[in-house]
Amino acid sequence: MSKVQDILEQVKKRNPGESEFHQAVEEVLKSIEPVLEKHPEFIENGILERIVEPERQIMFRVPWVDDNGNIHVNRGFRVQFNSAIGPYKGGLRFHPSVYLGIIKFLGFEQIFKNSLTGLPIGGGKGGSDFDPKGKSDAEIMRFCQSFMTELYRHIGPDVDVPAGDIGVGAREIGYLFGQYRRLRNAYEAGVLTGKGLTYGGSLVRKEATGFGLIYFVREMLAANNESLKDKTIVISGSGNVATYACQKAQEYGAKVVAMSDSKGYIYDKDGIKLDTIKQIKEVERKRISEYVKYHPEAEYYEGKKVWDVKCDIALPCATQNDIDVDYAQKLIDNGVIAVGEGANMPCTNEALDLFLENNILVAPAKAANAGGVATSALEMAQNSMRLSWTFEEVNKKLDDIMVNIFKMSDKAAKEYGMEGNYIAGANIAGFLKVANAMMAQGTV
Ligand SMILES: NC(=O)C1=CN([C@@H]2O[C@H](COP(=O)(O)OP(=O)(O)OC[C@H]3O[C@@H](n4cnc5c(N)ncnc54)[C@H](OP(=O)(O)O)[C@@H]3O)[C@@H](O)[C@H]2O)C=CC1
Ligand SMILES: O=C(O)CCC(=O)C(=O)O
Repeated sequence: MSKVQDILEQVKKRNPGESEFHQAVEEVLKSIEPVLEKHPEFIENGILERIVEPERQIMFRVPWVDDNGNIHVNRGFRVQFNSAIGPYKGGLRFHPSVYLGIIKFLGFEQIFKNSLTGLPIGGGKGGSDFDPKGKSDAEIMRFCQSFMTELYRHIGPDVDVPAGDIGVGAREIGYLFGQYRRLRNAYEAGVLTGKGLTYGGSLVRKEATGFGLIYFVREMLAANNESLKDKTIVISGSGNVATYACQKAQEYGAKVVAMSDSKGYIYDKDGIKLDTIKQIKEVERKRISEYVKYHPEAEYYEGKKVWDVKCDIALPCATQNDIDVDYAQKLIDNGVIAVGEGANMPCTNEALDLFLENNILVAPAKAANAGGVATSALEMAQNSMRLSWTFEEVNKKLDDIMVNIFKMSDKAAKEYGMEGNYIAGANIAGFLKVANAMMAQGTV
């Protein structure tokens, strides 16, 4: 049995029932096999055994009271995966599907993503099985306060810096920050990112993941003599990442014809009117089906996935395992040329293999959605300096970071004989930096 196979078996045995975590580990380990052949010292120094085991996993009770006085108990998580190159960094997800395996897959991916940004941030992730949908602002606040009442003792600007993810946006970060500040009796702005602009937030953080995705896709297309101009795009999701990916893609002259939420998708053959999406999702917090009330010429498909729609470029920006092998085949049959992963692990490993076999360009999540966490690190830098950069300054830094991530992924793929396979390239480049740092720091 190869070393990688051996480690995968161990991971499955030690983390039973955590299929998303197994999937994420398998994807990374398989693509770094050529690196291990060239660098047996990584195996000799137990880098693989250590990198798949979180440094610390915290699980806690989150009791809260709803508006009718009923008591609820949710489960909170923070997985501090790897701090070899910087403090743990990664978002918080509030969604009923959250369990330890989801947080572990996200924390594991975050190690390599954060490494690719070139900034000094380690990997971590957290969240809760709390469902923010349908809750009042006061309920959200009480939940966030209870969550932070335990979490605060485990985090800090040089220890672990959470941010948003699914179900956690500016409102939740605000409540979490308020409670942290109160418990610590100190203004440690750099303890959370994605903050509001009046209390230490960075311009462009809101837009960063979506914008960064499009910058990466732009680079990938250019390297393959293509561009975004006049391309038809389909996006899954209509949250933070999806919205700003749509905005930037439209700015580059692409036509986005479909977007979705967990209930269904809308198709607007003339192109999605993004102001309407923002109004429905950011202001009213309603379902995407509302779109057709504003634009009766558009169509709504309940219970269906956007991947039924013909497109040149597919941008999965909702959640994990959104594109399985059947949807991948459908996209290929419909003439897709590129897939840009805005969400974390939105394609199954079989779907990714099928895309590569068919020469479809794939911008892998760890690289393509790294603009969010990179801008979080820029927010931390501004907090440390007690300065704020302009929108243009942050946006330029974000663009430069995404160009660099593309170059690193491209170069690593070429160096290891897998030209055009940016999935392997990103995994290899992300892994090498962390593995070398772990080697230099001894067995810890
Ligand atoms: N925010 C960020 O900066 C970053 C986010 N990501 C990743 O991007 C993805 C989207 O995150 P973000 O935009 O922040 O989250 P949001 O909560 O803002 O939006 C999530 C979107 O995805 C849909 N969605 C969520 N879960 C499901 C599900 N189980 N099935 C179908 N649709 C679903 C939601 O629909 P509905 O409202 O109906 O649930 C919503 O449209 C996630 O994978 C996240 O990990 C990656 C890097 C950074
Ligand atoms: O901004 C951050 O710290 C985290 C973003 C995130 O959760 C992610 O990259 O998946």
